Amino acid sequence: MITVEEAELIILAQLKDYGTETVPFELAPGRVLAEAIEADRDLPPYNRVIMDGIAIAYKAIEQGISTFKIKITQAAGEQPIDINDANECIEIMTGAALSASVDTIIRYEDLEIENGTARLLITDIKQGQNIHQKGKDKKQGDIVAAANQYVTPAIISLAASVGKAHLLVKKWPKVMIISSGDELVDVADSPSDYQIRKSNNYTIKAVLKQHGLNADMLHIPDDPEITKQQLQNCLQSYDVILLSGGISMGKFDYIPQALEELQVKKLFHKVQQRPGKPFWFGRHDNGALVFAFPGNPVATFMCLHRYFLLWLDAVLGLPAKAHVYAQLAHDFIFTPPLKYFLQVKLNFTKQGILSAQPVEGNGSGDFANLADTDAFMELPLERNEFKAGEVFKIRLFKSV
Ligand SMILES: Nc1nc2c(c(=O)[nH]1)N[C@H]1C(S)=C(S)[C@@H](COP(=O)(O)OP(=O)(O)OC[C@H]3O[C@@H](n4cnc5c(N)ncnc54)[C@H](O)[C@@H]3O)O[C@H]1N2
Ligand code: MOO
Ligand SMILES: [Mg+2]
Repeated sequence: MITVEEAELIILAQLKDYGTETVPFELAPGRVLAEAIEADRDLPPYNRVIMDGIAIAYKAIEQGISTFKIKITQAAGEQPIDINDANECIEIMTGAALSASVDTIIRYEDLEIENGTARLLITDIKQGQNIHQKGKDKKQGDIVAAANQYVTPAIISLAASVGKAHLLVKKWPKVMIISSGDELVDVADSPSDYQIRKSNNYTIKAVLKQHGLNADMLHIPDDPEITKQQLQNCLQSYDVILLSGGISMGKFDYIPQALEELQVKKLFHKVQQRPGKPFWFGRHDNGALVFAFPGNPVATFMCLHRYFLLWLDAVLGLPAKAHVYAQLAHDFIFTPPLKYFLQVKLNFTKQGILSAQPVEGNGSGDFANLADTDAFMELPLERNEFKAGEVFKIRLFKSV
């Protein structure tokens, strides 16, 4: 059986470019940028006034002038107006472009204005004060947002500012989510005493949606022929198939055999981990990938986050996420020779330490406790005892 790290390497060796598309920039939040955004002109594009007040030439201060005749009032959006004499000033508003004849702004709070004359109430004045210099933030042609990152609201504001009405973004792979099992009924149906409602497939869909990806869903009954037929159809039309259930040792776990009969090469089956030991991963001759997650809800949930989202980030060209570490709040013992993904609830202590409280559950079928869980803590395979205060890597799936 392979280790978690070996499984990760095998999955990350299966990267493919799914192409790019151009979208109106307003529809781009949550997509991944496939191009760098450049400044079409300097930022700011002119010497921008940052306080309402008056604009003067600083040489007037050097000459000892302290009252100024207001030549005109200039609003933001108006063409800059020159003064002709150091005794003059322009009454000017935040956001206005400064003319070359003035270089210093005095705020209204530091002035007394009467009969068209502004008198200074302060003496400490610095040349260039209250001006956001042209090109101070970025020069024309500078990159304001690099490729290979999610389009955030901040990036939307930059795109708008530099006139990028359309953005080139990465295409998502086409993903089909498949549930299987005759014990599963639809959400709107009333299950018999021996049935349950489907949930894993909705969880997967919701997680993908959080990452901007809209996936399709399909349910397959426990029938070998139908299983094979449906899988064959999906392998032709989708880049990735995410299955949950039907891959362990049960008599009706038809998925692995059906996949192999359909020329989906098994790249691994079973990983030294809990939950999720029966995880199956393979690739069809045509390049379609199959992540077949173990049906127990916590196993599906963990494998989706730990493996599929890692693969998705890599496919989209996103930089690897920095590792996050937390301190175990209680002693914990786990003896099987498997890497344990411990469900934990996180909180910051008064000392600013991220503390991880194990969430006591009833195994990987207990999805009720997932709602109380913030992250999985990865406990090293080679150890059995984990002490309170020790620090281990965690994978967040909720923000804290
Ligand atoms: N003899 C052995 N039996 C099992 C082993 C083993 O090593 N030897 N491994 C166990 C582990 S660990 C897991 S995890 C499960 C994986 O089973 P399958 O992937 O075959 O999944 P199913 O048998 O179809 O279902 C398992 C469990 O999950 C529920 N399930 C499935 N799909 C959904 C869904 N879409 N929504 C909600 N719940 C779902 C299903 O009803 C079962 O209760 O195998 C163990 N057995
Ligand atoms: O993978 Mo199973 O989830 O250990 O129950
Ligand atoms: Mg099974």
